[in-house]
Amino acid sequence: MADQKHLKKQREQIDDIDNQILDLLQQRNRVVQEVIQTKVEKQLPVFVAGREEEKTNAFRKKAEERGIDPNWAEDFLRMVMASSRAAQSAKTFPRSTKEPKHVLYVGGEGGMGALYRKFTENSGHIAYSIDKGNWYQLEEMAPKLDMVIVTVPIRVTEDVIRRLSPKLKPDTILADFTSNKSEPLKAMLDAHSGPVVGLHPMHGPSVPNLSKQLMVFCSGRESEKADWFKEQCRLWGMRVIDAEPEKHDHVMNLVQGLRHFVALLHGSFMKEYDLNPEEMLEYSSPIYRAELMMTGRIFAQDAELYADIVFANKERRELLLTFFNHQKKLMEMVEKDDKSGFIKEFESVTDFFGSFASQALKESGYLINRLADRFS
Ligand SMILES: O=C(O)C(=O)C[C@]1(C(=O)O)C=C[C@@H](O)C=C1
Repeated sequence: MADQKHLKKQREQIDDIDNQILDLLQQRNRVVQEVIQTKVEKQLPVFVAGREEEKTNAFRKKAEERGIDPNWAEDFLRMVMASSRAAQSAKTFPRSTKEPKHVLYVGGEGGMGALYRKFTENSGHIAYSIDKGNWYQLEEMAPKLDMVIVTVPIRVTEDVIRRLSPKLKPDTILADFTSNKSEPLKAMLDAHSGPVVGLHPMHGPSVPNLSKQLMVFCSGRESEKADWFKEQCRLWGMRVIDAEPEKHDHVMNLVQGLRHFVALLHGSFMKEYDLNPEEMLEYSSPIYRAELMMTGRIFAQDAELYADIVFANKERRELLLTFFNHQKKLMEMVEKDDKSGFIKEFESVTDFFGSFASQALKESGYLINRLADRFS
């Protein structure tokens, strides 16, 4: 009984300390609100990588001095800073230009269009939206437009570009958000005589905000005219990388085409095997759970969207066929019970991956531990 009483007291002390942590976080949030005001006034970005790294290193050191695990302390601080960036992304944003820009999102009611329209407006620019239902308003909007961003499904992107472009002023910047770049860029250059850039926001429409997200930027023609948009992306907290369209597409064929198809293969085979995911979860180790979630998340989304991505172009389909041919070679090992062949292939991939393999082990370990802690 005395022990119980003792524990009760200790727990009260812990509750008290936890409440103090919350009070301090609340105090921090108030300062963050002031920071965003300063950033809007001074046109400074939401995400400042250098400052976050400096803070993290110092925090790790201070944690260690206090006998607190520095890895845990880093996680904690990073979560606090992510929440700070989310708070700074909730309403007003700094704007990259003195005067507001007029930006039209074609497909502005879709997921990505609606998301970027919101951020554009929250930065004090003027955003317009055109979809199937109000195409007729384009002519009225066109004389005002500084930039037009086409964000429609891949399979209609080029048609929309051709239909839209004759209505634009020659100095309007024409851009697209499609996940492959060479073909839309070519269509835009053919259809529009003014500035052209190809963009690829490397995230889906459900992200809570844009900080730390990646925007790929491919120059088409007079792309320096879109520098203000690049800067605006940075102010939203994004990382912007310049890319060659062909190189981008070559990588994307593997990242998007193959990766999504393999997810379909995994899901479809589970169905064939008639083992439902809930049953599997019961027996899943954290790593298998993580893999299952990566497959499962695809099927929470739109089949048409994925079909568009996987079958985006001939190169992607050819890559998939090459992949299946490659699989046949590996299948032979299975048929012939060729264990040494498996080991040989495995080791050659290990050599190919080099030091990346140990980085992958470290990063995936982190992910799996977090997932296990939170959901198992
Ligand atoms: O120092 C800033 O610029 C902030 O906005 C604050 C803060 C933080 O919460 O500590 C948040 C976002 C930045 O990436 C860096 C640090």
